[in-house]
Amino acid sequence: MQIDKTELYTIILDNLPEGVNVVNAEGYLVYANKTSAKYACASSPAEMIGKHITQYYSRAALLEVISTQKSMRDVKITHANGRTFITNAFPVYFHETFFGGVATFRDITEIEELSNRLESLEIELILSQVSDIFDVFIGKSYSLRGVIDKAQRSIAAIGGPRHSIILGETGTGKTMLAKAMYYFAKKIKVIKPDAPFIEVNCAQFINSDIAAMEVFGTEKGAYTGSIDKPGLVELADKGVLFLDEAHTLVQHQTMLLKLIESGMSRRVGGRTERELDLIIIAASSKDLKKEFLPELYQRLAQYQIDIPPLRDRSNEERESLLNLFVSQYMLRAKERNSIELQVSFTGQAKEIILGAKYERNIRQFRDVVFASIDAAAPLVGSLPEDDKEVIRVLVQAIHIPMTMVESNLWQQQSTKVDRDIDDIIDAKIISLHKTGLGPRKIAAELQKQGYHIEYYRVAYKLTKLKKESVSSN
Ligand SMILES: Nc1ncnc2c1ncn2[C@@H]1O[C@H](COP(=O)(O)OP(=O)(O)OP(=O)(O)O)[C@@H](O)[C@H]1O
Repeated sequence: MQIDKTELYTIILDNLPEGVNVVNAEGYLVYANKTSAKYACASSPAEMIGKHITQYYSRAALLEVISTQKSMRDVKITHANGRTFITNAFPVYFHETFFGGVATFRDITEIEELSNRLESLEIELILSQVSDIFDVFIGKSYSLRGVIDKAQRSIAAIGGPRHSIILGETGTGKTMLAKAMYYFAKKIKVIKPDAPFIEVNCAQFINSDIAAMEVFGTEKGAYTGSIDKPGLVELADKGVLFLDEAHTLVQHQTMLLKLIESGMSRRVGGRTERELDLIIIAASSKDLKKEFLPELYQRLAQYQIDIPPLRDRSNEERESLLNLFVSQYMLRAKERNSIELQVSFTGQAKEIILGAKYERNIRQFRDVVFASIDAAAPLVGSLPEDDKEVIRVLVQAIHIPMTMVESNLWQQQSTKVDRDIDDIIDAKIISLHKTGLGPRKIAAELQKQGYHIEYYRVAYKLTKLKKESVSSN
């Protein structure tokens, strides 16, 4: 049988559990497999070909790859649609000429969800063990002073506890704060010791009708096959309802408003109303003033608590966070493997970790600290079993996973010479373009001057430079 190799490769690539994308040097898709189309909610790979990668993957690693021509390994990226992928991306050379990039990626949104749940349980464990609940917050007396003051006031108000909004970027500590408010409410006896804390990630529901049924419950006969089912609001009665990613509630804000205004709730399809007494804490990474109905926002805004991102916190606070996560790591090593670790950092490693940008804030900072110690520490099986010695671990710059600290660090790492040459080429491209030359002619002209740069890289640079000049105007 004659085998058509192209067809065979297409079948193989389409059946991979990972998504695969290939782009040219300008970021336009020249190939996408079926998994990628499924992840991107495209009707088929064919629909995607010829379109710019950002149309489907807002923060594609390939953009970085075609700009730096460097590989990226195991980068965690969350796109605008909220899905998170682990991505590997590499530059592609065709007949020794830079062509573009290829990326393979796997959807880890559900795994992330699970690990967030675990993290949530860990926070609970810590909070349930301390006597002064807010002491566990690094920054309690500095960047979070106002935050903690407002959180306490909302719970301890003389007229009774208030509902509130917590706003902040991902990983800034919204869940931790909501849980602390719940433990605080128990401590000052605003709620009973066995009061519930019900956490709902409003973004997890496939559509808003399902969200409404889960949050407000259903009554038998509401629709074919419906049953009597209490909503999460009922389960949170006499306790705290934590609505995470509350901006995704969209269509059911009136039901929430009614509950907040009158303390009454009605199940979907129900006729009777139930009186509920609960504290609602709505959290979001979006500005709820723009997302919520004005009446709903007004009701909650009296206690709007804004948590600052990590980049707005001082170096001292970052250092305290670093110490906290190092002690957590050492404690785990002791509890799990009975290993006594002593972790320290070289000056350079510390400088890089403290100075990097963390889009996912404290969570990412913690992950980077843990991964760096992982890379510097010996593996469990490599130590003699009866070793009772303290193991000293020195974290150096080489142990820091550069792909986890986002692109800013690679840029810092690229040599000054590289950057100077890039600047010279950019300037030359602009001046040649001003004389009316297109990408091919510019590339030929640069070749004559001793700078080898492919025409599609010139085209990409021109688009990038144009974009930069538009955004700076
Ligand atoms: N001030 C702080 N001090 C110590 N640890 C903190 C602080 N703020 C956050 N953390 C830790 O950072 C991690 C992320 O916090 P948390 O889950 O509360 O963030 P979040 O804003 O709810 O994130 P998301 O929006 O993604 O749900 C947790 O492990 C938490 O314990």
